[in-house]
Amino acid sequence: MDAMTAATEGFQVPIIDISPYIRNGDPADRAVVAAKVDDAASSVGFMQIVGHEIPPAVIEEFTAVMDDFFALPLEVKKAYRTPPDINRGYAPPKSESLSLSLGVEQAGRMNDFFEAFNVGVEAREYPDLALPEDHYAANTWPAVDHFEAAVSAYFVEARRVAHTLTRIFADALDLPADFFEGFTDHSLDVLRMNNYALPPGEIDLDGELTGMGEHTDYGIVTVLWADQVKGLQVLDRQGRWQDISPEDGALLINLGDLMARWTNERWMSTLHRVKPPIVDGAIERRRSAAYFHDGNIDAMIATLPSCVGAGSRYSPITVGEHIGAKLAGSRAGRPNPYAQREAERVRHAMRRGLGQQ
Ligand SMILES: O=C(O)CCC(=O)C(=O)O
Ligand SMILES: [Fe+2]
Repeated sequence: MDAMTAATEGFQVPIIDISPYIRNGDPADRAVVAAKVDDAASSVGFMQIVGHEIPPAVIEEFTAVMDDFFALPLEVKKAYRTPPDINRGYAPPKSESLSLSLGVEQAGRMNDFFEAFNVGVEAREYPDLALPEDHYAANTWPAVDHFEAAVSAYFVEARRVAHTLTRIFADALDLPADFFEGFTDHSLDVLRMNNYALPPGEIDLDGELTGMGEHTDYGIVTVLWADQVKGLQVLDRQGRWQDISPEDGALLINLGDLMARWTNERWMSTLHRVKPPIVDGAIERRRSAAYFHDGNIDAMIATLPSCVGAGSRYSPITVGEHIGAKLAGSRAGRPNPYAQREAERVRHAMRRGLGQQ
């Protein structure tokens, strides 16, 4: 067996049909889904779901307007930038460094070449709650035909899928069916559209420049639409980077740090990164859109009593504190001092010489 085969053998991202939950199906069928999710969450931390019932036309229109936006000249896109502490609007290539969200020191500068456009839940959606305007900032919409309508339509669908997933999680963890609702009824959700491309002549990759640096996602769960161009890699339990891409019609799902905290790492917030392939000296363009379901800003996340076991690995933290420290790393270049456990996992993989390209 050659090294490549050995590295990928046995690794797979399970495909789970969640339609018994979407259609409020038979309890026995739902129990099968919950068991599969528990299994995937405990082993890989990534899964792919089908049966989510997002209409294909919604996805087609969404990805078409994403393409229209990213095709604009850089200077035009830059008009939609926001300050680093406002997670909205356009982020140009090399303006962020995801590994700083983990506080990993060697990433001392902004070296991720993805460009992104972020939209999220706005304070005005909950007029009775006086939510902070910085976290729940107003969206900025580019002057691209149909952009706001198509992105909003997808946002609504991804949000529905994220809430469905937390119902599955509650069953999988033997919690009351509505357990997560109290933590997510004004959830701080953000949709990040990612484009991995550099203009011709700008692919002098100096070893540090990467598509998107290694990171764990910050919140509860991420619903990730991605095209099938290679590039996304996840760190497996043996510390090896594994290539993944979604099957036709499937969405990738991965757990964020808050779920690892709640479950005391029974479920993993799996490290992942993006290394787009270079074909004939040019980067093959790749697109993705991550819907981050992060929980209510004021929710306190403490280890679930059923998961404490020999002791909790994490102190309680509010969603606002946790997400704030992560964004200060990725968007403002201030290494996050609170992600010791995740950062240690990256260093461990690198020490073993397994940061294979
Ligand atoms: O581009 C991808 O497939 C992954 C994106 C991602 O990990 C993120 O936006 O957090
Ligand atoms: Fe991610």
